[in-house]
Amino acid sequence: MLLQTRDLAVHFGGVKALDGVDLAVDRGEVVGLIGPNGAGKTTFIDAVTGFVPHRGEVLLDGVDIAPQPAYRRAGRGVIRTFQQLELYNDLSVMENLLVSRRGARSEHHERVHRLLDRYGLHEVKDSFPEDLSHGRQRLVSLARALASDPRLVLLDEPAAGLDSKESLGLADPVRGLARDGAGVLLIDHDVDLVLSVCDRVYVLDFGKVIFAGPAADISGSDAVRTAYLGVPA
Ligand SMILES: Nc1ncnc2c1ncn2[C@@H]1O[C@H](COP(=O)(O)OP(=O)(O)OP(=O)(O)O)[C@@H](O)[C@H]1O
Repeated sequence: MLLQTRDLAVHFGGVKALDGVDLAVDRGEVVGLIGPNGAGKTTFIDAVTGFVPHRGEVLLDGVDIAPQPAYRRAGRGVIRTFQQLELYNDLSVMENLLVSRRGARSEHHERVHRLLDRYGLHEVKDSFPEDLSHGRQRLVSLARALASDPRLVLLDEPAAGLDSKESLGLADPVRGLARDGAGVLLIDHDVDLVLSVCDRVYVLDFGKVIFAGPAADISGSDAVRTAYLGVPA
């Protein structure tokens, strides 16, 4: 298994943002993580990437990386995106992709050009992010995450701010990450996107996993319905 967390826990004072989370993502797989506001989804990404102190194990290919700081985890190919677009606005689209190198320079250049082609960004490679539509900026952000040749990609609301058509346009690029051999964890409030892209889904509520299984089974879960609607089915 590429990623496996065991009993992962994060407390902020008295708030149990994560409370004993066991979650797994294999390579070539897109796994969804959904849940109501404040359920702990972003905190999960923060913990796996080393952005927040936590308890429990974070196994990457069986090795516990929990003792390692964020930069070492990134160096092992654990890459995240942020809810806010963290693009470098003074760099062109191509430069944004070139700066996230992991590995040999020539391979990286080839990879960046492949990504520009694949995501229809070649024609804007010399533009600055601010001059692009929000949808295109999201693609640049995804492509930049890919450019570093990640083993595990953690996507935090890549469809935020997109309309439903643009949002479903992310489905292919996200699946492309998995086809390239990475493991992908996708957080998004667009449940249609998550269910259409993901092989398996976890649902968090108050820091605990309340559902884990195939996306198709989610609509039958009373626990999920109660978490989202606040009332028993
Ligand atoms: N730095 C922090 N300090 C204190 N409490 C925090 C901090 N970050 C998150 N929390 C709390 O931890 C819980 C989980 O928050 P988190 O942002 O992980 O939820 P989320 O599922 O990503 O929510 P959303 O869907 O709204 O982005 C919430 O109760 C939140 O208020």
